[in-house]
Amino acid sequence: MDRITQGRHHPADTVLGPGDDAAIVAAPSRSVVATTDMLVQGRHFRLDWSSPVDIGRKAIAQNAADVVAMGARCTGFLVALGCPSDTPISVTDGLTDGLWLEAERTGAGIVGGDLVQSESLVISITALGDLDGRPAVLRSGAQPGDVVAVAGRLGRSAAGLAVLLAGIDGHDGLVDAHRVPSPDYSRGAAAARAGATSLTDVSDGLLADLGHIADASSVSIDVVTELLHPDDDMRSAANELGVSVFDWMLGGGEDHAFAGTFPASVILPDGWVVIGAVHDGSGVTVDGRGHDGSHGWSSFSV
Ligand SMILES: Nc1ncnc2c1ncn2[C@@H]1O[C@H](COP(=O)(O)OP(=O)(O)O)[C@@H](O)[C@H]1O
Ligand SMILES: Cc1ncc(C[n+]2csc(CCOP(=O)(O)OP(=O)(O)O)c2C)c(N)n1
Ligand SMILES: [Mg+2]
Ligand SMILES: [Mg+2]
Ligand SMILES: [Mg+2]
Repeated sequence: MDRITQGRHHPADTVLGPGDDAAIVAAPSRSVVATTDMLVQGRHFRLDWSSPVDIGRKAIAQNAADVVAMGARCTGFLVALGCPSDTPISVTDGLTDGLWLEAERTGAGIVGGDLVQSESLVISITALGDLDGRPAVLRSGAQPGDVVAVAGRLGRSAAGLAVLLAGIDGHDGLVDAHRVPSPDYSRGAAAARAGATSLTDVSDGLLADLGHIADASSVSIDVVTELLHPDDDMRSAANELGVSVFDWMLGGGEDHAFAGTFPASVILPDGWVVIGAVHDGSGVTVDGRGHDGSHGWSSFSV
């Protein structure tokens, strides 16, 4: 346990870190943003595909993105770890380093957790955040006439996963994007300050996650494929595997890019790019039509 808790620098929101019965985390806004997400070996990661550092980073990124998708910043993380009894120390050390590395990118610390013996590796994180006095940006605020915009790259994680599953060589950048998402954690608060009407992170797939906004806001959302710009390395991997690059961009999860809606009059903050529009109606369309391909990952379908 000492290996997990000792020798780390605790940022300002950590009023009391690990060691007592519970931690104390600052809540300057007097309301706390809270979310939890779990990574399960075999389901969310494989140790032959990802290093322990990668897995630790991904676990934090996935949770931090949900805090940021409320327009908040992260203030602390709680980490519950299940490990087989024969897990090498190098694996738990790597996980801990990865967790801390990504936590530091968010500006928050790991304030506590739990460690149990289990049959496979399971990492469950609870992330806390603060809105710094602003209202949260919910999924329910999109208005007909708004633009739809994203911050971050789409489809690269799904492309990397497809490369790993197919066992083909090369495409290291895509495989890296699958191993460790790289959300820019400043984008959510910037969107909130600019007047975003709704916000989410892309965890399951762009169309699925925009679908949550469309449902919650009682609007329809149209994505314009001409406004999505696939990278050359995604195009070449798609050609090699005989699939459409847009399947990854529209239905691929785990990039943890941010997607949101803004009034058409707003000058978008840095990093945000228009990809579509909000209309009256319901559901999500692509270039004005229903999309036959996958809209995103579904937790219980495979
Ligand atoms: N077991 C659960 N108990 C209570 N709420 C849950 C549970 N699982 C998911 N939720 C809630 O459902 C919503 C959607 O969850 P999820 O699809 O996991 O979101 P995300 O993709 O942003 O992580 C969240 O508000 C989450 O808190
Ligand atoms: C070994 C392996 N197989 C498949 C995937 C693909 N995958 C697993 S979970 C997921 C999407 C998000 O998962 P979920 O548990 O729904 O997370 P949340 O939406 O709660 O963030 C995807 C695309 C993977 N990452 N690793
Ligand atoms: Mg979740
Ligand atoms: Mg989310
Ligand atoms: Mg999900």
